[in-house]
Amino acid sequence: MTTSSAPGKVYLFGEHAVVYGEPAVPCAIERRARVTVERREDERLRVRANDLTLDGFTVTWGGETDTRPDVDVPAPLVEAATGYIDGAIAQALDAAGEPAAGFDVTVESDIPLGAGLGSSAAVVVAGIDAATRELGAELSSEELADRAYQVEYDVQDGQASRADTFCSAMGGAVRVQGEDCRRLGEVPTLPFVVGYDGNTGDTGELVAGVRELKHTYGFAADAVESIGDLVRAGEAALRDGDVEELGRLMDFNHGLLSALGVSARSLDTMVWAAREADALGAKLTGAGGGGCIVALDRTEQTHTALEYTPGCTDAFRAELDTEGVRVER
Ligand SMILES: Nc1ncnc2c1ncn2[C@@H]1O[C@H](COP(=O)(O)OP(=O)(O)OP(=O)(O)O)[C@@H](O)[C@H]1O
Ligand SMILES: C[C@@](O)(CCO)CC(=O)[O-]
Ligand SMILES: [Mg+2]
Repeated sequence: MTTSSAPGKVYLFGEHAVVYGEPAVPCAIERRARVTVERREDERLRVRANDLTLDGFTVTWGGETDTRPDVDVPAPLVEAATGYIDGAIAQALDAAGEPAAGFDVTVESDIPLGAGLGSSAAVVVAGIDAATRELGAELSSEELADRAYQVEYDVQDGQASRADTFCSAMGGAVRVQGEDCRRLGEVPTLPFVVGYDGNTGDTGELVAGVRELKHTYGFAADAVESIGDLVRAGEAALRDGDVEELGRLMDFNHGLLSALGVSARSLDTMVWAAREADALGAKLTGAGGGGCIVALDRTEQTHTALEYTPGCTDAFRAELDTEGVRVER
């Protein structure tokens, strides 16, 4: 039996535009998905999934006798969850050079699901690591990130960046542009506060929506490029340790994401609550459509304001996690 864990993330800036080759800066946060993998006698997969926002469910599928999942929860939820786990196991089998093997998989996660904090990347990265180790092999963090990206790419219908998976595998603050993925060395202390509306957004659908807008309107394509420009300005601010400037750029980034149609009333409400509480800046994080915002605030004011904001179901401080994927036992 092997357990590995990997962190979720917030985007300081650059989500969505990163899918089209612009740079992005995601930062790993101290909220993890833990995946436990145990080899089975047969070739089936049995998954027990538990999440903050889910009561949990168990599903068994695959093998020679029966390929249909056997479950008691709504089909879309199962398809979503099985896609990531299936992909992670397939990558591990390939990495270990094993043609087939069955596993019992348990997922425990403190990352709200589908909320912009990279739960999918964390589950995939931890899943590949645990399953590969269970098969007696071991991958570098870079190889893990690469294989996890392949899984996100498939599940998101060929529209994914390497940002979430690289960040989850490596930890810390990272910069991703196309295939160029690197960890940022020294970054100033980033006082992240997260607000969560209890909702989810479908990453694949939201990415497809931006792609459509970009094809239809030149100015939507310009907005995507502008996000790239502000990320480059943000990199300079990071080097200078200018946290106030980072905040202003986050505000700008939210405006552009909103123009690209990926915000939501609940996200805008939390962003404005943070701004009115004198946060240095605030924006949605991840795919959007519902889920989380991230603000920068050295004081307790944003946290308190979010706790009293209608529609915000959870507010918490998020510390940068400098550690990426790790084996737990
Ligand atoms: N605890 C979990 N157990 C099983 N599957 C999970 C768990 N957490 C996440 N997942 C998988 O990840 C999917 C959510 O991924 P999605 O990319 O839509 O959102 P996210 O990664 O949380 O946010 P974003 O990509 O915007 O940062 C779920 O539908 C499920 O398939
Ligand atoms: C929206 C997106 O940019 C981030 C989702 O967390 C999609 C991706 O990078 O694959
Ligand atoms: Mg995701």
